[in-house]
Amino acid sequence: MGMKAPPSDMSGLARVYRVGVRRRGESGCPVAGVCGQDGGVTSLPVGPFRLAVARAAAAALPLVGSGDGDAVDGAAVDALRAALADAPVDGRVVVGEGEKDDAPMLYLGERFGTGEGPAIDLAVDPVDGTRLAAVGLPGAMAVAAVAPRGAFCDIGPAHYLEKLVTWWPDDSDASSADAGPRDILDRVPWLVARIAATRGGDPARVRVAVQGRPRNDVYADAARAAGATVEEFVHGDVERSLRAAQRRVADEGGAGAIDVLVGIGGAPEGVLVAAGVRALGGSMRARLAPPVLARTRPSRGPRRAARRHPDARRSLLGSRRPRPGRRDRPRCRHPRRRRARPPRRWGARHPLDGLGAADRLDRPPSRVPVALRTLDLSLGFHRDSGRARKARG
Ligand SMILES: O=P(O)(O)OC[C@H]1O[C@](O)(COP(=O)(O)O)[C@@H](O)[C@@H]1O
Repeated sequence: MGMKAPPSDMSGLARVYRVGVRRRGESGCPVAGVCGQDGGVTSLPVGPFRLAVARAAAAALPLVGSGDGDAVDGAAVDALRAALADAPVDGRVVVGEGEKDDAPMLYLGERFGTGEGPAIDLAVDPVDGTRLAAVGLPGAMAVAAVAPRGAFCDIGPAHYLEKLVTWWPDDSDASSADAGPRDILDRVPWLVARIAATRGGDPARVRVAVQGRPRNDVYADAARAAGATVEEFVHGDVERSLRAAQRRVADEGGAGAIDVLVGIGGAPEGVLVAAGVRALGGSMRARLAPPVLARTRPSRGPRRAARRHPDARRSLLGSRRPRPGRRDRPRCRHPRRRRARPPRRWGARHPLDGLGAADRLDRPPSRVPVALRTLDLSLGFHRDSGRARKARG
């Protein structure tokens, strides 16, 4: 496979390293996660993880633009695994990303390190935005977060998460009269109005990023109806979420600024983002989404835009895995039969509404104890409620 020169903008990959070392936020926790379960700060050896993530990014770099996503992922995973082998910890991988994508990965439960030293858990995505990197587009990053054993939220079998990330503080647990709606979808116009008020009342100056998937159309519509500028993207919600979490970036305005990221995206990525939000500041709400929402192709907007990009034609746009048996099914060429197939719509106000109980990992958003889950994730700690565990089975 022919190799292309890496694009000049490698800021996505480089940023990985900075995320791993940054110290900010009220309790001064680095992303590498040294918060104890009680919220106190314990000391973990952060250096080896910083190095491992930097090595993963460096190993993937020569393959950027190669068109081979598996090679990008594979190189990053190998480098990460080799670098972690000597870490002076008793390490365990608790959040990976490969299962969702059938990609080269560090597997869940994989142990690493010398076995001596503190017991720690690792959440990792060797490359988020593999296909972006494969076709030489910016926005991909290697990212990892570590925390003491048992501290991360247990996402169980979930692949998808409904999430909202913003630099706007979330006061919903305070007794503030203006805490805003708890529901993620309802919160979009509320946030747009609040942020717009700080910018001369012009909602068009509020930028909302939504991953372009049919399941996310409802969030994009809500943001547009509120007057916000919507940026639809194809891949890489970690990088965009971390941008949305940082007020400084939002205040800079310009093309890179994002105020809010909202929609249903990867659950492992969501845990990593939660750790990032914890360290960088900002706020996050999230709720597990049912697997029935998985594997939808990019919605028409970004797909059309991406088609215009010569490198993006195939690798970026196809669904990650063909649905079982799909290719074997004979294609219907009869025009009337084709027309008769109704367009796939969720039909309800919210993509999680109207699903059968068996598909659901959660209750409809209006009745769900959102704050509980939100708190679990935004702290990056495992504080699963009995109700949540029951809902997951
Ligand atoms: O493409 P899907 O199945 O809708 O999943 C969304 C997830 O995929 C990504 O776009 C890319 O993930 P990977 O490149 O790590 O496979 C994530 O940023 C996002 O959370």
